Amino acid sequence: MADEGKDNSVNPELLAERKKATFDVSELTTLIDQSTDVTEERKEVEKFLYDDPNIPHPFSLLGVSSEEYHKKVLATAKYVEKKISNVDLPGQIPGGTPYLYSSYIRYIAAPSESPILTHTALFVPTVLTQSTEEQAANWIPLIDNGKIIGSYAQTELGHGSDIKQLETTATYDENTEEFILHSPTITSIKCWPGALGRTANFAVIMAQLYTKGKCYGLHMFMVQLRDLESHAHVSGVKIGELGPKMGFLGADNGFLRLTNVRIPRLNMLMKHAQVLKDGTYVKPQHERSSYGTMVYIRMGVISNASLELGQACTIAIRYSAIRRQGVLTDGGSEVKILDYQTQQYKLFPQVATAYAIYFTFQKMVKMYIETMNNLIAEKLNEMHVLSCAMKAMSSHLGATGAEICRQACGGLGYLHASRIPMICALIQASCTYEGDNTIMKLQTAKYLIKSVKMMENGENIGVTVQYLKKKKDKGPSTCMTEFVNMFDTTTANMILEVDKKLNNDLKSSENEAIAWQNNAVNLARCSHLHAQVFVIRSVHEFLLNTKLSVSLCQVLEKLFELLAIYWIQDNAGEILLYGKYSPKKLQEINSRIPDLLNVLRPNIVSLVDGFDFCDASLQSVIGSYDGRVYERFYDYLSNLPSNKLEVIIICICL
Ligand SMILES: Cc1cc2nc3c(=O)[nH]c(=O)nc-3n(C[C@H](O)[C@H](O)[C@H](O)COP(=O)(O)OP(=O)(O)OC[C@H]3O[C@@H](n4cnc5c(N)ncnc54)[C@H](O)[C@@H]3O)c2cc1C
Repeated sequence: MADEGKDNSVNPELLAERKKATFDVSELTTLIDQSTDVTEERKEVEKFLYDDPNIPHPFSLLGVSSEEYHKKVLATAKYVEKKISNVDLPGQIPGGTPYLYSSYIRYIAAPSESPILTHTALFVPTVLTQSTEEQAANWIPLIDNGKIIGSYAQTELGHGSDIKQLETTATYDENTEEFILHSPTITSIKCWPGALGRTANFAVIMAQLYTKGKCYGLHMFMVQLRDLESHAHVSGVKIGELGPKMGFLGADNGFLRLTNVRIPRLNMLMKHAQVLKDGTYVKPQHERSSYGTMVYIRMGVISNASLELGQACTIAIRYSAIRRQGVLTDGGSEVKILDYQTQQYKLFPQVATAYAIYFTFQKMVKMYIETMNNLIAEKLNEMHVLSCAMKAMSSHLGATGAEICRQACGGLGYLHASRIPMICALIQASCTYEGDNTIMKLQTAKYLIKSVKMMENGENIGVTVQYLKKKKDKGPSTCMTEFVNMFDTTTANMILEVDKKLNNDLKSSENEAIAWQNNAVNLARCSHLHAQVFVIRSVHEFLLNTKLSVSLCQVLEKLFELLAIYWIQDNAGEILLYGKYSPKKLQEINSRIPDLLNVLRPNIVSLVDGFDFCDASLQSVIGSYDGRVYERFYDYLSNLPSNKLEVIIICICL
């Protein structure tokens, strides 16, 4: 059962916590799902998937060999795909693949560890958005019926962040009307693509296109790697897996070396750029035609970071509501660790971060749909930059937040059985993949500096950088407007200062890149603040514009006030230096923390319940809905395969 023991045998400590809540949890869940219908549909999908004994319990995978792990998670992933494709579930795209942004994707059986994650999240969207209709008609049926399982191969051993330097070549041969794909050096070996190690039989490969002796830069090619029936390597393909890594145990990341592999001309993804039969290159109409796909994929990272952080918070808060440690008075009863102010200040801001980023993500989805419907170059560029800044900030805060949750659970948080180490490993990886966070921030900074120039020239600037016009704080009216102003003015002034320094350096440096280098730390910091401004503004607007009951609105207001203060503390240096706020002002703001923690304390268990993660999705012995931490932990120990052996063989040999 998904929520075993949900209605009975709940630990009385948690029952009491839930009774203290001042708002209706289901209203909060509806905000995430966006309608009660979706909540119902999601629950249907959960029941459909998790009440199935053919889906193995994750603990049965602990400690198995990498081959066995891959075999089991692949079998499960295929089973789930097949099961989904046989019924008409809501929120699907063709082929039974759950739509990336459907509100219940987070509940689908351990997707981030599936060898076909890259297929679903990268390969399929790329094929769908970068192919011509004719190409899609060829490939999509094979993808739909599970014949083609794909990887997305961009990164090489020698280059990841600086993709312009990728070395893999795709050279057009007019005589045979084929491209020849080749990895000319060891550093050109594709390295990291998911599903490549053992699973994929096709990959979208990013390679430098050569035709008529001229290089036209990076383009995408659909390349078969393994036989569709026997799974044998295609001639010229050397392929394998990367070995043990921190997380993504089942994701099957691999390497690939291509030696003069020939593919038909029409295997170049030609929706935008094309190579004609005679080798003539036709450039894309829009230079940034693949931005839409990149934005879409990065938004997936943002939503995952917030929901995975939400999972870590759910586990840590429930555990902290049960766990007792230490006494405050001689002979007094042991204290719930959730009642320690330090524990609250570790965890409550993480709950706030998870909700704030998720609600901001929902706003971004609307902006994205609008942008894609009206394809205006500047808007697409702004959306692209926003997705870079938000991706970097969300994955960074998700990773640091999950680590805080891990430490908040003491020793048990370090065990895989708590699930938090795996959550940490998953979010940490997202700081690197889909664009290393530093690179994302530096890209964002370029846009910020360009916006300053545009503003100075009297040109219109994007909606996400309007705060640049606000060098002075106009004064508070409510707590949240005060914080929005504080972030606006601090960020605007910091960007203007960095721009000034950059301009001076540009005049004195031998080249532009060196001037940017001299300011890179501050430029990256501006990007982080730019994303935080967007989130603080978004949650403020969310509270103003969403129809909420008074009771929920009051709790969310306090939650986001706490978040703003937490971020103000984090940016105190910039706020004093660039925002020109006084230390006294910061002191006054900090003094509000204890009151906020007290107001949130009775609601915090219900706040994490609001995410509505079912036990089967949390996969945690210490974080389940019923709060039976110690009983479940003892069961887990008793059922560990190694503990079932009466005598450990190795001990007899010693
Ligand atoms: C779990 C996981 C899954 C992945 N899946 C895929 C996949 O499916 N397909 C795929 O193609 N790739 C995949 N990747 C690869 C990933 O996209 C790259 O690792 C990433 O782009 C970083 O490139 P790199 O590893 O070469 O690091 P590098 O680019 O070498 O970066 C190393 C360090 O140098 C810094 N640095 C680099 N350049 C600069 C600069 N100009 N200025 C300042 N600092 C700089 C970076 O910030 C970083 O700290 C995956 C990676 C991981 C971890």
